[in-house]
Amino acid sequence: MKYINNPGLNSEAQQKIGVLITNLGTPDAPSKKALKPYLKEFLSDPRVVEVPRVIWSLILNLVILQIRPARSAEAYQGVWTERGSPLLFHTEDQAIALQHQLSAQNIEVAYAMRYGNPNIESAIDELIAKGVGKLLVFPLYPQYCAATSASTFDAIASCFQRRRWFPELRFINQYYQFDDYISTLANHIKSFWDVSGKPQKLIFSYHGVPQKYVDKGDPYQQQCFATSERVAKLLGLKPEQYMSCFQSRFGREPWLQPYTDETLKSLPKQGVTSVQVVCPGFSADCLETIEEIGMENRDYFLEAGGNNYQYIPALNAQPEHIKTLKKIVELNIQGW
Ligand SMILES: C=CC1=C(C)c2cc3[nH]c(cc4nc(cc5[nH]c(cc1n2)c(C)c5CCC(=O)O)C(CCC(=O)O)=C4C)c(C)c3C=C
Ligand SMILES: [Fe+2]
Ligand SMILES: [Fe+2]
Repeated sequence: MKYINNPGLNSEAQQKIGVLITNLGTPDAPSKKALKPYLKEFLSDPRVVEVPRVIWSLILNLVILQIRPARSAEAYQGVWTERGSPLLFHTEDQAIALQHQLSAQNIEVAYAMRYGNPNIESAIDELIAKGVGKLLVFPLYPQYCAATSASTFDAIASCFQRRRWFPELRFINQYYQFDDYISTLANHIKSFWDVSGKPQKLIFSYHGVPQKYVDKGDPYQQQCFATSERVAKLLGLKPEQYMSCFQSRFGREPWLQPYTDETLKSLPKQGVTSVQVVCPGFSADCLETIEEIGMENRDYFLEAGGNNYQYIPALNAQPEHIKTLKKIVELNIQGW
């Protein structure tokens, strides 16, 4: 085995603390050509699809990657901006704002995507070249899920597996339990109500995962429910005034339920015609919130007889969110 030396490494000088914020990833462009390698990298991750590799490789290459890139490219075209993918520019804005908050403590902040660009390896090189010897990895997933959090851990581990030297490491598994995250969400929803009024029902929608992952011990669903409960309590909502559901189903097996789309299609028949949807599991707006919740599910609800549907945006780079992220960083670098 030949181990790589870190570019720019001077082990005596590696005194700084670095914070690497990460999110899932996004294609480089909203085109079929860019979607194919992005989806291939994402869906080849065994943390994401737990199907025996030989079988999955056949399904992925012969079926999914023949159909999905064109369909997904069309969806991405509907959310693409002058600054590119929303997930990417919101993450960049979060990193800039967090850097601003942490500069006085001589902390370096960088950002990376688990899949696609900017990748984890290059962000780590950048931090090491700036003198970072203590690295806090902060995936912006409030709820732990093996498909996201553990997958990010795998990418970090694989990066250092090939290197002679690596910095001291800490990793934030989840932060749904952090009081300020809950109060920031509740304040954000209250501010939305100040402008738009209260809905008949507040829908907490989280990205789904296959039910079997939770059955095998993934704490994700329990952490999603705990998030909704605490936010609803701060908002003074009664049980009939809110519910939690799961979106973005992929494939044919059962995913966590209730499904967001089916719920929104059925609510008007039950007399619920005014809803607001909030997605606490998404720290930044992205395809899954802007297009799936903001557009596709709105249509389902209105077509089913609903008459008032609003999507409450993610926390993105809002000042209160950045302050919360800063506090989480400070808590996790204690003793460094
Ligand atoms: C927030 C947590 C997320 C979990 C948990 C998660 C699990 C998960 N996702 C897929 C498949 C796809 N997800 C896609 C997009 C996507 N997913 C998340 C977050 C979680 N995914 C985000 C933030 C995004 C948006 C990325 C963006 O560029 O805006 C996609 C790609 C889009 C599409 O083709 O529909 C797929 C595919 C699985 C299979 C899974 C759990 C096992
Ligand atoms: Fe996803
Ligand atoms: Fe989706």
